[in-house]
Amino acid sequence: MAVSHRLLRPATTTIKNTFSSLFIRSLSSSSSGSSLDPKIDLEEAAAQLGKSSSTSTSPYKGRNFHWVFLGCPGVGKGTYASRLSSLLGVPHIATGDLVREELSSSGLLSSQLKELVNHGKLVPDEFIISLLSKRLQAGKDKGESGYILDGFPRTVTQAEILEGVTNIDLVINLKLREEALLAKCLGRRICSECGGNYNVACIDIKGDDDTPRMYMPPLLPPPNCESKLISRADDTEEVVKERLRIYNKMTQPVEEFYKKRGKLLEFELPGGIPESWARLLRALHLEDDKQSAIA
Ligand SMILES: Nc1ncnc2c1ncn2[C@@H]1O[C@H](COP(=O)(O)OP(=O)(O)O)[C@@H](O)[C@H]1O
Repeated sequence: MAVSHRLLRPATTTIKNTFSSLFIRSLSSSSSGSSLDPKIDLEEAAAQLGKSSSTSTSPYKGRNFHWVFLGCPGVGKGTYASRLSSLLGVPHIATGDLVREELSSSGLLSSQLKELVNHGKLVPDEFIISLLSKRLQAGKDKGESGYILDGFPRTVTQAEILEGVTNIDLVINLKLREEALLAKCLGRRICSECGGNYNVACIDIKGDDDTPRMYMPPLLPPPNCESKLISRADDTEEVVKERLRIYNKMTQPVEEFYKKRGKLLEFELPGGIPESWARLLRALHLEDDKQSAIA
């Protein structure tokens, strides 16, 4: 697979400085003219981001959440991160979505990025960091405070850089039995019109003496989306297996990184969304009076 050497800059480059300078630049070059001085200390820049200027009506308003979702491809990071985002009134930032937005542009690098993504490879750290810095800056301009990161960090380098500019309060590591992960990725569908996420897989894994049955019904679309469903190009069996291999090699060490810091909450998904959502809320000591509506 020929991918431009420019994209695969050796990880030995001081990516920390790249992120720091990008981070400051993205904070000081906003179209609305950030009040931040470009020479501002990074910690202060990160603190500015974290200031609770949330205008949400969330019952958790004012509590700053800097959370991360970890988990294998197809485990449901986006499903639960978006629900928590609605409940807590903080933005859900999915780096996979940022990458796909970049792929849909006709940017110089989009064809090379597509090669990487469609083969299940990770995008180079500095590129993903540039995308995330821009998104954080846009959020700051809109008065967002706090965030739930989904899909970042995905390497120890990314985790170290993130730790250098802000404090992550909690890392939720979603886990699901391997045999269910592949079926969920292959069953994933997106409505090409409204962007809604669905899953046509019906997962029913028999239990045995020490593991309960795993039943996850399909998450079917409404009638007006049924004829518009598409799959992601990287959700083929071959690419999903490569993504799982890369996750185990590159992202499992990130779990260790946060476990050592006492910030990792391991959460084994027990089944479908209603059951898992209720149990996740209990694990997070959160209440959700709209529980049935959101789930
Ligand atoms: N933090 C990241 N670092 C590098 N590449 C990333 C990152 N986040 C997303 N990507 C790229 O975008 C693709 C899709 O990401 P995502 O939608 O999160 O997929 P998954 O279902 O595998 O978690 C990844 O396979 C990878 O190529």
